[in-house]
Amino acid sequence: MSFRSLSALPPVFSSLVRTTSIVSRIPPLTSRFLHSRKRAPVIPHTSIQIFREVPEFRIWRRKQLLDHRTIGLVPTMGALHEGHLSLIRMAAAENHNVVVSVYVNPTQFGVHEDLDSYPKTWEKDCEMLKRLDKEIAGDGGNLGKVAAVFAPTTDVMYPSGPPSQEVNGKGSFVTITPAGELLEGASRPTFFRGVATVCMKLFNIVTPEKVYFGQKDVQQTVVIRKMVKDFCLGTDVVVGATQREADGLALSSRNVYLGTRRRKIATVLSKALRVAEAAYGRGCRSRDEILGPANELTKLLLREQYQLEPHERVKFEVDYLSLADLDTMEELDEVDSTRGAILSGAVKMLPVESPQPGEDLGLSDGPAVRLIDNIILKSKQMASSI
Ligand SMILES: Nc1ncnc2c1ncn2[C@@H]1O[C@H](COP(=O)(O)OP(=O)(O)OP(=O)(O)O)[C@@H](O)[C@H]1O
Ligand SMILES: CC(C)(CO)[C@@H](O)C(=O)[O-]
Ligand code: BAL
Repeated sequence: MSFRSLSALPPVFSSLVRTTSIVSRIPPLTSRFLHSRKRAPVIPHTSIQIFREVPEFRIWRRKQLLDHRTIGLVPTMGALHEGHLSLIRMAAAENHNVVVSVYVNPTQFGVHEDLDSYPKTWEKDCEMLKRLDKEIAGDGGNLGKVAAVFAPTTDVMYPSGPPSQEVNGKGSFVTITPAGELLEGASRPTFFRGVATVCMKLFNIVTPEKVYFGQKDVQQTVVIRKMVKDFCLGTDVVVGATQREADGLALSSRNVYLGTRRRKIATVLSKALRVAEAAYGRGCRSRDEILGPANELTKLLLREQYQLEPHERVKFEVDYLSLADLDTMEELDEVDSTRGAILSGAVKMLPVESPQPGEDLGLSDGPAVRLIDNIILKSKQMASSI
């Protein structure tokens, strides 16, 4: 694709293309890349192209624009599971081309967090994308397909050099406050700075019409919506429902750290959120009435664990249970039922005591695992529109 083909378009059409806001967001291509004809590698036996560099991706992106093909971006850190696939399905239903980014972003990991051990399952991810693309093609209801994976290196994403993970680190960062300082941001002070920064980069590179995020990371969706609004980014943020295991545990790439013993108790958070939701359903509106039963349940479940022998039990710490505003994530004393609210929580599952010979401790010998989850308390209008 070259500028020649753009100028070869009929005048009305080409001026239409030129005035589209996305065109102005795609930087001009240099002649080196205009003349490059090399096609990106693909996931074997698929047409899903793999891009690792920005210029090659932009050539492909420009062609999609000129062909009037819309792009839906699903940002991920890989280690794909059904939660990711559900977002990709949504994106394929609403866009011609889905781009899945796979990048474990260092700046959202605190210095003592699990950047080095974060699960990396590239081959399996490619296999899952291949199967999903077949499924999408076989389902007549879809507009699009999985067209590309953008899997850059850190040199590509942070061209000025390795980024700082320190709280006071210098660098080109996007910060969204106060939303990014509360709850998850209070426990992980560099987390939302890293997320907003990498998402700003991904949005600038991919220039998607729509971006897809999971409800499981609800505060992330609040931060990203705010970033899109406040930086006047021309993309729509779509949020997909949380996918769960049969017992209610929210799917998460980090669940592989749990191992068998902790996995059984890991439902503590989803159970606590459900009892709080039930209180709201019974007409409770105050913070104490809604969060009280959830706090009681976590205490009861922990007491049960302490009655077991060290080699059987699981210890956990509740970081927070929150009742917060839908747009700002600020804590509420009372839910306005014409608005609804976000119930959310975080629980740290501690490494098991007295591991037994041959016990499945989980990936990397089962470090502490932070679980997060949430439920939206629906407003009367939301409830009646379902
Ligand atoms: N259970 C889920 N249901 C729906 N979306 C999900 C689920 N889990 C993750 N996502 C979404 O997938 C996207 C990519 O998330 P990510 O790659 O970090 O996976 P993750 O499972 O959240 O990993 P982690 O365990 O590191 O939090 C995010 O928008 C996230 O909200
Ligand atoms: C959005 C994201 C891919 C940014 O690295 C990450 O925070 C995630 O996977 O939720
Ligand atoms: N899904 C959120 C990514 C993280 O916890 O780093």
